[in-house]
Amino acid sequence: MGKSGEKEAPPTEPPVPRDGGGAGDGGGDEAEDERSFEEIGLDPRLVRALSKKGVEKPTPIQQVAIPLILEGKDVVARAKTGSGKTFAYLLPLLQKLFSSSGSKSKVAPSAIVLVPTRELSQQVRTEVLSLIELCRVQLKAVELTGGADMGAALAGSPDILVSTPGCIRKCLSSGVLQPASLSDSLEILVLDEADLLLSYGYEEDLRALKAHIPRRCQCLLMSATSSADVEKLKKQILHNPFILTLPEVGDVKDDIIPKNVQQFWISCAEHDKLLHILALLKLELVQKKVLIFMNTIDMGFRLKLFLEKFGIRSAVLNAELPQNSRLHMLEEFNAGLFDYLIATDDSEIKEKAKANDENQGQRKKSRKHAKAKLDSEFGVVRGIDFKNVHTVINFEMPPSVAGYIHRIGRTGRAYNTGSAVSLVSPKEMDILEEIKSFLGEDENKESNLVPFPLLTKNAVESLRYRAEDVAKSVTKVAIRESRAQDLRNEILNSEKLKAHFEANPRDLDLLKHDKVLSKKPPASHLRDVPDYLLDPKTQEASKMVKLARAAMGKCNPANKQVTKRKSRKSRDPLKTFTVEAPKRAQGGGNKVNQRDGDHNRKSKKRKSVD
Ligand SMILES: Nc1ncnc2c1ncn2[C@@H]1O[C@H](COP(=O)(O)OP(=O)(O)OP(=O)(O)O)[C@@H](O)[C@H]1O
Repeated sequence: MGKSGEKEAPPTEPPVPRDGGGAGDGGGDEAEDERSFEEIGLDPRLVRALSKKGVEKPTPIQQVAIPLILEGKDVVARAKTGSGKTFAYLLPLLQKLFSSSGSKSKVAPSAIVLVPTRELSQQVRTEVLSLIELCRVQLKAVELTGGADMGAALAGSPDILVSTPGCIRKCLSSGVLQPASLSDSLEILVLDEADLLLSYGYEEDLRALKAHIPRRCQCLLMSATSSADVEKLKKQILHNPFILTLPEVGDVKDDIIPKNVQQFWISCAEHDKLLHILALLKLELVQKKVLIFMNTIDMGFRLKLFLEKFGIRSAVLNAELPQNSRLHMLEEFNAGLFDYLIATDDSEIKEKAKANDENQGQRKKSRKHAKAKLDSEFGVVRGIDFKNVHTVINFEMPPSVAGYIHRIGRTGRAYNTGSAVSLVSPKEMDILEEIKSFLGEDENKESNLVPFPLLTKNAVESLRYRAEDVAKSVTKVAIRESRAQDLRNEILNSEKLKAHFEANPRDLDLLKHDKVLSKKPPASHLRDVPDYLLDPKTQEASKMVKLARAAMGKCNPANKQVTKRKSRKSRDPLKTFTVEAPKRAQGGGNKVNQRDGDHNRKSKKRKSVD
């Protein structure tokens, strides 16, 4: 493990969930199998803080990772997107610092969390700050962003540093962070979204940092996928770690398909996509909040302007915007200040689409390709925890299966459920077929990706005239002007945001990003859909969606999930994964049966945590 005094110790028994007596598939009472945060050894202050956040019970990756980390083990956690990896490392990290804080005067941080992007760095720091505040403990966490103020950020000796490897290296080489002090103080290093760290070009930076990581430092590596990059990092930085992983390495599908997401598609002509999305949103046939994916920024603004005319406000999140604006937009959306976010990642997607077209034949042959591509796609949204997104809409299909999986993984996170609706034009049928085949559809098997049942032809046609009329008014010039105007606004705002947030880090409601860009307000006949336009089936569907929303507001998402999870017990990757004990301890990196805790006897055996 790299921690002095532990090297020769016998392997610590991994945490053993209470045995419900079943074999792990079907039948047994799940409640009995699940351990609470208290039972896995979490500090009561953290348990109370989580409860205030509505988090009542640990996800499976947390059940296993937290006790191991508390014991000081190096851990590699590979769990699918949305499975709760952030708390899996953050909670024990904080708990360890609770007891060590104030023990000696340090000039460098005790814990460093490395992430690949600034968005993620801010997301993690916000989570840390909120836990510290709720626990009422004296810990200081800062985010290093690489600007001229790095020295100021490090003044006052923060306990926790969240940053990218590039920034840390800059600090070390400029002397803002003294290498010797770091070696002296560092107790925990986390590599979050590790699968992206190398693909984002941080290899050199990590190598530079490695020289200053003391041997006793506990290292944790979190990743949504297993890849050659993750393996490389594991070998470079960690020491004989416990490996917590999802079912069957190589079983690509089980590994990455979000199981809490119902998947639908709607067939429509390319030129009817605006009409269809209008029907979905205006007739309230999908649950809010909604994240809409496009392949180009222009198309994103086209949709924004189009929806505005019908009184539907949205914001366009894209790589072109200044970073402060992007971060603030994400915060506002997460805080529920607006319901519709359009996300684009155009240049990257275009390039990949081109490459994909060229490789299409090859791609069909290899499903593994999809998994490999997960690592490099969707930089703007990858790893971002969009809170409470109930629906993901693919206005345009992504160029690859991997892109699709990433997009739909923005909903149905942790114990929540969600839906994904894809608008598919004839020329996108190929990718739809590819996705279906990846999901495992064949003649004998029920499909996971089915036609959307709530949108009738009548409902669509009732809006056609208005939609086509408005769509014509959203010209290329209007799009270009709006896009430029939005960018100008955001650049101006970005400076204000920076200054303001330095002074008021918790203030969200400063500048709205879903502001109307068109010069005229929406006409009232477009804003309100008269009842006579709606057929009874659509009215019924809309009512159902509203009722479901009301019900969701009332019930605890964690409780709600219990029923659902029972029926999926054997397949749910949130519930089933393996633990591989350190090689020395286990005699060769064997997987551990967690259910009966008998990891010495039953090596190399898959287990069910529940
Ligand atoms: N035990 C829990 N109960 C309920 N919600 C939880 C729990 N743990 C985490 N969450 C919530 O689930 C969401 C997803 O968690 P998180 O971002 O940690 O997932 P992740 O595994 O890191 O995903 P990704 O790989 O996409 O970054 C977050 O909003 C988080 O607050």
